Amino acid sequence: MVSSVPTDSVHTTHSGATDDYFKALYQRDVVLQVDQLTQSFDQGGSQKVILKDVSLKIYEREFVCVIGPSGCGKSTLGRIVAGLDAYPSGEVIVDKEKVKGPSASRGMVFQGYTLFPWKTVKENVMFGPIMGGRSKSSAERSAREWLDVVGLTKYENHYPHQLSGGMKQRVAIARALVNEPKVLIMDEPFGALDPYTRQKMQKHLLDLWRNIDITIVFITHDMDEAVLLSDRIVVLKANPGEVQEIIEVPLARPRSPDIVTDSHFLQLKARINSIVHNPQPVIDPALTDMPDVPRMTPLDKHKSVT
Ligand SMILES: Nc1ncnc2c1ncn2[C@@H]1O[C@H](COP(=O)(O)OP(=O)(O)OP(=O)(O)O)[C@@H](O)[C@H]1O
Repeated sequence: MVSSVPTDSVHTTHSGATDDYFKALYQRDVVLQVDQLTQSFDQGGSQKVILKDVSLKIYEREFVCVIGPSGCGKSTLGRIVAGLDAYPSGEVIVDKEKVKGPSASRGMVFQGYTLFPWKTVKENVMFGPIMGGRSKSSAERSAREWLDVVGLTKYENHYPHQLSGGMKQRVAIARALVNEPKVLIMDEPFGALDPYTRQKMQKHLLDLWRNIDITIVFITHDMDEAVLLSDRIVVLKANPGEVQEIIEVPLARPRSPDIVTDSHFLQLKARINSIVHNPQPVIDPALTDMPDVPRMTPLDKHKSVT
């Protein structure tokens, strides 16, 4: 069944099981609106269109994942919404204000650990509030509160290099949330973590999201992660990056990581997989001309090469 959601040019599918959940979701205020967004970059002397006419609406307290083939422009979209990159045409509005640069209303967590290595965990989290003009004691109070929420109180005086990958990402999340953003943009935040830590972090993030008034835009390559976390999944196609489909995830919440073996979960994942991997040109220039690798070391006479 196709929903009557105001999705502009996008196609939304629906399951009857969670009609009420989605009806209520679409009654909420739109917190992030992207209209006809186009972005191009200079590549080899000519302008290459990376995102073309991307339009979408994301509602308050929604959890949206963005997936699509490598190079389709997921990070480009995230950076624009975060206000890190300018965009030549279209409009991006967050909390009723046009995005013109970074703002405390938009937090960002990246895959690479972007903590300041010379600051302690607590000082990293205090950074935003202090930059926002808060006093040291007030920033410290908030930092401690958020470190408690992400379970890192005991590590407040540690430096980033003393933490595991999962802990660093918890600090990065606390550092973003301490500014009380309306929207949290997460670009492959768990991509570098081992599967066990990643699963723990996914559960922790869902717990945080359930208990905080925040909208999350989460960029990932991982289908399991997208289906586990999302209310809706925005599938981008490549060359140029356009919204291919927006898919509702009609799975009851709260969800635990065990849901990945549920038959509804598997059906949905298979469907999304087929949409994402629908044959389409590969645009990542690094993937187009993979060279034939010449033999680089002398052949061992005991080894056969096929
Ligand atoms: N500042 C820039 N200048 C030139 N080209 C850029 C710039 N930023 C991104 N690109 C190009 O835009 C395209 C999309 O990049 P982007 O990182 O947004 O894709 P992605 O979907 O996030 O990829 P991946 O899934 O591999 O992380 C790529 O071809 C990339 O090389």
